[in-house]
Amino acid sequence: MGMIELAGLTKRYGEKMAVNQLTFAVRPGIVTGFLGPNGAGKSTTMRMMLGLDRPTAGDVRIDGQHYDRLKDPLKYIGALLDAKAMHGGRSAFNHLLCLAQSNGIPRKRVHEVLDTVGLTAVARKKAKGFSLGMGQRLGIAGALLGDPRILMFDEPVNGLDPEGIHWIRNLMKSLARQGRTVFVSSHLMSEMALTADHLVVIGQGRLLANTSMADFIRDNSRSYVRIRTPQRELLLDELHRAGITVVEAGGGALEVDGQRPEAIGELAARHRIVLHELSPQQASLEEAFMQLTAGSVEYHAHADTPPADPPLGAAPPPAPGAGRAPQWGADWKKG
Ligand SMILES: Nc1ncnc2c1ncn2[C@@H]1O[C@H](COP(=O)(O)OP(=O)(O)OP(=O)(O)O)[C@@H](O)[C@H]1O
Repeated sequence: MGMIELAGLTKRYGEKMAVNQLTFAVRPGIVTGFLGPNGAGKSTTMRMMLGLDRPTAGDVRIDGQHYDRLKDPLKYIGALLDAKAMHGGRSAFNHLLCLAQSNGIPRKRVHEVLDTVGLTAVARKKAKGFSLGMGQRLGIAGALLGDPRILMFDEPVNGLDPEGIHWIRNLMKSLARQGRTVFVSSHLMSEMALTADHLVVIGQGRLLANTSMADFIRDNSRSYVRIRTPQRELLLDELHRAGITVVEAGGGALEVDGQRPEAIGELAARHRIVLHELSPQQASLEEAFMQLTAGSVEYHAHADTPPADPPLGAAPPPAPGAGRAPQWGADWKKG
């Protein structure tokens, strides 16, 4: 129960392939993150999943059925797409009551969801006066109203303060723990890393990755040691003699995988080699995501920057070869 299956899902707007042959499944009991840069096609995919947009080709099935064939769709899927659409002249309570009444949901459920999202105290206030965070909570209350097996959230943390973000994260996790299917989109890897158990990545409408979060982290959180020394040749010789593989990392720095900084420092000391830097480093997941989607970002901040370059301030790109684990997603990069 609560399985979503996309098969060859495609949406074309004129010449633009907004969604291109997406095939993947979203399973119950976990949070599945739907990650992609702006314009990747996340919202379009979600709208098709909810039967709000008609696919050009392919289809989406929910427990084997098309959305428009579902009986009581609100009890099957709850979605938060565009929170701003919720704001209106009605009170939060009346907004939810209308939604409940037109879907055969009992009035007491309105009180329950208002309580869940923490809006009970302002339930009689007009929703158009709500802050972004309150509007988001009201949208989520609407999604929860039918007590659905499946929940879908499109960029739910956008524009929220840290407390609101924390609250939404915990809510999604607890919904998944209850056995529900939770599908949430974001353009931030860091956000997904904190929330999602499984990761589906798209770029320019195409599937770039479909992997567990644990595998993604394991494959991408490479740790290494960065070294700077004025006695570069000497150190390279000694590392080589000790059977330690070293990579030139640009800017005069050297990088070593699979060694503790202590070992390198002691080796240098034994040979009286001066070190100017000896620092443990951790490759960021954000970096891995940017590499994965580099070929598919629509608008680059600097058109003259080669797409595979990390932004200023990011760690330098890994040097080719040198016994390093292959960068995750390298195969997916588009030419
Ligand atoms: N109704 C439409 N008509 C024409 N093009 C559209 C339409 N809707 C979306 N697109 C285009 O399809 C592509 C995917 O858009 P979509 O909104 O699904 O991306 P997204 O991943 O949700 O991005 P964002 O995070 O910026 O919302 C974009 O290039 C967008 O301009």
